[in-house]
Amino acid sequence: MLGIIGGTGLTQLANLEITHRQVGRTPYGEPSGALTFGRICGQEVIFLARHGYGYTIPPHEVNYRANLWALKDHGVDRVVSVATVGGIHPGLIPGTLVIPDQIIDYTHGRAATYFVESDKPVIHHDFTFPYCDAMRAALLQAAASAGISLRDGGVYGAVQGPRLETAAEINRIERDGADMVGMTGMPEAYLARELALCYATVGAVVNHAAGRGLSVDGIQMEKIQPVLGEVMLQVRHLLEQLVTNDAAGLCKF
Ligand SMILES: CSC[C@H]1O[C@H](OP(=O)(O)O)[C@H](O)[C@@H]1O
Ligand code: HPA
Repeated sequence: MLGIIGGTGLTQLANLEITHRQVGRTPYGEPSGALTFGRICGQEVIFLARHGYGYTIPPHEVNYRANLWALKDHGVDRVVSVATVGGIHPGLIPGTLVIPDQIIDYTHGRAATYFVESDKPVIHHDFTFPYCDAMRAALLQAAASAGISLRDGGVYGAVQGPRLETAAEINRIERDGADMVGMTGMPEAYLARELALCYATVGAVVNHAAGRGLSVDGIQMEKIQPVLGEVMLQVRHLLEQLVTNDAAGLCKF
């Protein structure tokens, strides 16, 4: 079953016919909220709002382990994560949708593995390609079917937050090779790998990263809001096409 993790601007899915909600308890504590079970275009999905349904949990306090564990525990085997990002690459202007293919992790102090010291033997998971190819391909196919323009590939720089970056930090992150910046991409993607979930991210560019674009007064949430509204409409449409293609057997998971 498909699990959808919604981020900023996607605390609920307007096109989800809700059947029920269930609190998902896990050995790692409480997820960000109850799991929302429902159907999109007749297909069963589970939705979870990463920052809570009231948008109360900041990125560094999200219980990423509990979120992914709860989804898996309820039958999810593939996950679309929706994440808003700041655009660094000149092609990633506000309003763009992008399917990243790589990650650089700048986060720290987050619970970033299910393994504990007493686990023997020590396991090192391959993470060369951090996103699931099949899910990336399914998202790109859905965009093509629905006529939604979507950029294929890009490096997601995962920062700690909750503050936004300085212009110099963005310059450094760009030199490192990142094309976009967000605060939630890690450890979410890696934990999905440990749980063998087929996971990919839809990045929604909602602002120019700090010091980029024409803005002289920095990054203002009031300016982000209208872009968020527009871009999340596209995301909902994309998700509808994704589940429709999945039901028609067009996705090779
Ligand atoms: C300027 S909004 C910052 C906030 O939005 C992103 O959240 P998400 O990835 O869940 O959409 C970013 O990572 C920050 O948490
Ligand atoms: O500019 C940003 N930086 C970090 N996270 C973000 N999430 C949306 N925009 C941004």
